[in-house]
Amino acid sequence: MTALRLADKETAMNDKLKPLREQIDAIDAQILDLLNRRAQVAQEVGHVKAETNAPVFRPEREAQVLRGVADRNPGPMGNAEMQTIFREIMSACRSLEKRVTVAFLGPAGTYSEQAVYQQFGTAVDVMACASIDEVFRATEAGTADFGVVPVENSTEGAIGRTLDLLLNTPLTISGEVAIAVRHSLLTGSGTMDGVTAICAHAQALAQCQIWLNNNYPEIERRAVSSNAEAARMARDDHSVAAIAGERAGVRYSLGTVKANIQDDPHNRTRFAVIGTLRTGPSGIDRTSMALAAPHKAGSVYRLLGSLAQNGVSMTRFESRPARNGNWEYYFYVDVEGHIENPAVAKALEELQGNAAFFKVLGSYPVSLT
Ligand SMILES: O=C(O)C(=O)C[C@]1(C(=O)O)C=C[C@@H](O)C=C1
Repeated sequence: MTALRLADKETAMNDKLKPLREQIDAIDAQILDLLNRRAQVAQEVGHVKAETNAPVFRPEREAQVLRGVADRNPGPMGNAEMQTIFREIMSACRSLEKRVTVAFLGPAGTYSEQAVYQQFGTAVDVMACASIDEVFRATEAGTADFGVVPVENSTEGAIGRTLDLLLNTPLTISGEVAIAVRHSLLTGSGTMDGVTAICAHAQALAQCQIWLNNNYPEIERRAVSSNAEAARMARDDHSVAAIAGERAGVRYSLGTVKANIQDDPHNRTRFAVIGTLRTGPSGIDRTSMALAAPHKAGSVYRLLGSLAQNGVSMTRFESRPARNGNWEYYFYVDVEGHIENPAVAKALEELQGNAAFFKVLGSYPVSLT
């Protein structure tokens, strides 16, 4: 009797589902058709660009498309989900024009890899490099079209090696991408049974310090070369737990003991996309520069005065020792606006006149996230 009633209920449900699924099938057919029409137009764009050898990847255009999607989105689908879908659509269309190769700080499964996909979508060829230096080298040599390198973390501060290398590279910053850093405690079994060491990159251990002190104060913490390496170790050795992103957990088939264990819930890392491409204005842009002040009283004040006088807002100011033993510093400054914006151009020209060293690192669209 009960079984019968259940079967009746299922039939009734299927009767209701059938027309709805037919609607979905019809919409999918339209989406399929529209996507291929879009792809054909992108192919035409590719041919036009090929005539003049113009760059295929246009971060300013992609940023405008994605911002437009969020602006026009009536819902119920959320803006972030809609942007993820459109990023993939553009990635697939772009790969019909030309597939780009992107170098990043490996191994696979790191936040750097996540940043690559967040910026370029998944229709790209990725090249995992062993160090930040190697990402620069591969991009400078043209082995990769672009490189993605970490610039700063919201809790741990600047990534010094990236700042040092930006100073001398012929490459520019063509784009930026910010990602939320969410650390999970991962093991082969999904439990802490038999675990004698918690492994992660030193920065991740630092970012989860309070949580670890509160929950596993007695377990040894061991710094390793990357979180992805820790995840690989946890897969091969069940006495090891790893702190890494969920992406690494999936890659190495690990179970989650606890997700989101970072002490700062707003922990974010900003990455720079480096390449030879000078990105055009997108409407909401940032310009990064490196400079040194002459050894004179008030020189930093004068330098920054050029920004204020031209109404240009500074969003970041970072100093780094020049490493010549003279207590001299390089300053890394980010301002709102593109270098083609007249106020920004004027401010930078004045600034350059007052600086002992000056280099524009790049103008690029502000990260969507
Ligand atoms: O508008 C272009 O230049 C295109 O190549 C098209 C397109 C897109 O699919 O919308 C693809 C790649 C570019 O990075 C930007 C946008």
